[in-house]
Amino acid sequence: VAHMDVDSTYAGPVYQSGACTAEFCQSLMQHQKQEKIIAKKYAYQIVLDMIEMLKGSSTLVDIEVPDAGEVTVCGDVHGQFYDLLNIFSMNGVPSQDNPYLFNGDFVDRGSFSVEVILTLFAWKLAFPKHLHLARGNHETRNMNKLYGFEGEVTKKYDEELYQLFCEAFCLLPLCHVINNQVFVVHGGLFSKDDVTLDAIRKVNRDQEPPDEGLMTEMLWSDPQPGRGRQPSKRGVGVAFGQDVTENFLKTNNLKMVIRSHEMKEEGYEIEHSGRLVTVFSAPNYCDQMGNKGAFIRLDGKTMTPKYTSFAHVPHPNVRPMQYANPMLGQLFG
Ligand SMILES: O=C(O)c1nn[nH]c1-c1ccccc1
Ligand SMILES: [Mn+2]
Ligand SMILES: [Mn+2]
Repeated sequence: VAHMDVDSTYAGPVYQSGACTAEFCQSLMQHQKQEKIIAKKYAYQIVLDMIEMLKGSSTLVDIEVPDAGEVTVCGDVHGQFYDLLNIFSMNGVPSQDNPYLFNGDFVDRGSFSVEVILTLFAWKLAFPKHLHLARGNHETRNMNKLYGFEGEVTKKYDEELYQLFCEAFCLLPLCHVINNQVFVVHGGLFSKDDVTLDAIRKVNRDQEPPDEGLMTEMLWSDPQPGRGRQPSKRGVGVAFGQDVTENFLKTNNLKMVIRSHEMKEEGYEIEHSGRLVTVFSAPNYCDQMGNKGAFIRLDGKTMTPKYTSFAHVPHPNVRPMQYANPMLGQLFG
């Protein structure tokens, strides 16, 4: 990266490796909002710095929210950069006093995935302990090839930067526990009973998700009404009932599961008699579903969830899946 030059006419934000600030993040968001991209050198540096930071992370990350504090949990963003800016305008930008957890599926589908992921990485570099990121099933090579992120990075920057994003995605945590009470994961729970947090901590996350096992189930599973388990309609992961949620919570002395991975009309849905909540933060998904997005604020003292649903905002005229591989688009329609 040292050998990369920045064009003399470049007037955009200047990233200082190892010294990322809220001011840089604000200027990055404003620059990208105008459909401009930051210099390739800085995009590389942000992702390389993210890789170094995530090497020190873990498969399960414990988050502590002080009694007087709150944390905001967001679900799928899917490249909807202008809706992400709207979340920050409604709920404030990340800071030590305003921590966030984004629960996977940052990219793919929406055609501003590069802007979303560089913004989230920059905020995490600015506030490592107050901006938390979990891996979704769309932070994977297979999905990025099909659903647009690989094409978008390659077009806006280059293939080598995409490979660096893949490295960073493999280092993202797979789940979080907030104040030892709330388990947050992108997909959901397991095909086995009595899975402990320690067993989860031991999972090797630095890989593409295998065909089965705890890692794949955390990224792909879905809750189902009623009890028991069924094979997932997605062909990966498992559909799990309220008894499975209750077994997991009891085994680990937890209060609640928050997960994402499924679109909801109001942006969130309370399931399994309140022991599990789905939160989805991509309103009017794919520019056509008409759904609302939502985020959840949890207070540090009681971990009581407060839900905010929100509508989509206008975005530049670039349709979803603009950068998906056209041949594959015909395959999947
Ligand atoms: O792209 C999505 O809507 C999505 N979000 N999480 N999982 C998916 C998905 C999974 C398999 C096939 C298509 C989409
Ligand atoms: Mn998703
Ligand atoms: Mn998903």
